[in-house]
Amino acid sequence: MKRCLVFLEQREGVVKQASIDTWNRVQELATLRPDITVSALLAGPADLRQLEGRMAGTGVLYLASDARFSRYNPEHYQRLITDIMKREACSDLFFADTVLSRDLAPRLSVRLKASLLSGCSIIEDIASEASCTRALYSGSVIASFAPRRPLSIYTTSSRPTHPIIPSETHISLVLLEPPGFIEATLLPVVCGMVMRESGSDVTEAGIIVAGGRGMGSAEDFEQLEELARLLGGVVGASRPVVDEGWRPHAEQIGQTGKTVAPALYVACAISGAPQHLAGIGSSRKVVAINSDPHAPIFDVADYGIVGDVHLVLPKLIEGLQEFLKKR
Ligand SMILES: Cc1cc2nc3c(=O)[nH]c(=O)nc-3n(C[C@H](O)[C@H](O)[C@H](O)COP(=O)(O)OP(=O)(O)OC[C@H]3O[C@@H](n4cnc5c(N)ncnc54)[C@H](O)[C@@H]3O)c2cc1C
Repeated sequence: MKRCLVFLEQREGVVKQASIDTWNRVQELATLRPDITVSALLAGPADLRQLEGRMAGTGVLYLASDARFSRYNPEHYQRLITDIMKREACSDLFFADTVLSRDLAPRLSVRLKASLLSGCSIIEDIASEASCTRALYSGSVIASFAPRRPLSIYTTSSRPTHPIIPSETHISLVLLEPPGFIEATLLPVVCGMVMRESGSDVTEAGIIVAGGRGMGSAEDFEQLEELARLLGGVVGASRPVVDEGWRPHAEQIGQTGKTVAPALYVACAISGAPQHLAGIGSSRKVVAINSDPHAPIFDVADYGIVGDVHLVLPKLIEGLQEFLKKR
């Protein structure tokens, strides 16, 4: 029997979509292997109604609702997760690939003496060799990894491939007592957080409309904002756009920006340099608009429009507005 634990990350009580995607992906894999059970752990107070209809499958949700877990504290989170891993004899621990998990997962791998498979774009299987894949060298190499130790920790942007059927969901809730170790710790704790105005959260978005240097100016991004609004998505950017100061760094996608995994990625006037592609490899569908028919972005696009963004975007927006009016 293989027991998996998925860590559900929350901020201000809102559970990250990337964590829910991770749970749903692990559930999908578990349907292929009856010897796998899946549990989830949510640390901090959160309204569980937000999870209804979004989490698939069968399992146990452990809720550590103590308000002191509402903010990330590496020591507290490590001890909480370690306790549950031991109590439930879990062999595999899953995180969404986020800023928090990039800090927490390596710490846990040392504490638990576990294999760490970080930044997995796809999890193929959790009970075989070559269990996950990851893009290396800005996406020029796709490497397969397999854990070597009895305990494994994955950070992943892997998403489920099938829609959720809420009627097939059976998740029982276990409320955890406030742990004693919080009082006992002498380590520093986070007393407050200052949130900066930093643009949209591209890592959480299901639809991203991204613009590159070919957009021409900061003002030209208004069209992308409108397209993103109509599609229910957010705006992203390539690095030169951020370097020019047209968009905030939080929106930068790629090797030195964010790694995204939307259902739809619309790349407008982006050439498709390897450093940009490194961040969009997990997108389900890529649409590219570029005036250069030989732009490398077309090599990874599912749909391509060869043309000037300043002519194509207004037509796209107009068509979408008409379509939405008729619905
Ligand atoms: C270490 C390192 C890390 C990096 N990290 C990142 C990163 O995280 N993210 C990132 O994006 N880049 C990154 N880069 C930069 C990367 O190499 C590219 O320079 C960058 O991605 C190019 O951005 P772009 O496609 O917007 O611009 P360009 O390469 O200038 O491409 C502009 C595109 O727009 C098209 N175009 C121009 N005008 C129009 C128009 N009117 N209509 C339609 N199409 C038009 C052109 O045909 C062209 O394809 C990194 C580079 C290095 C060395």
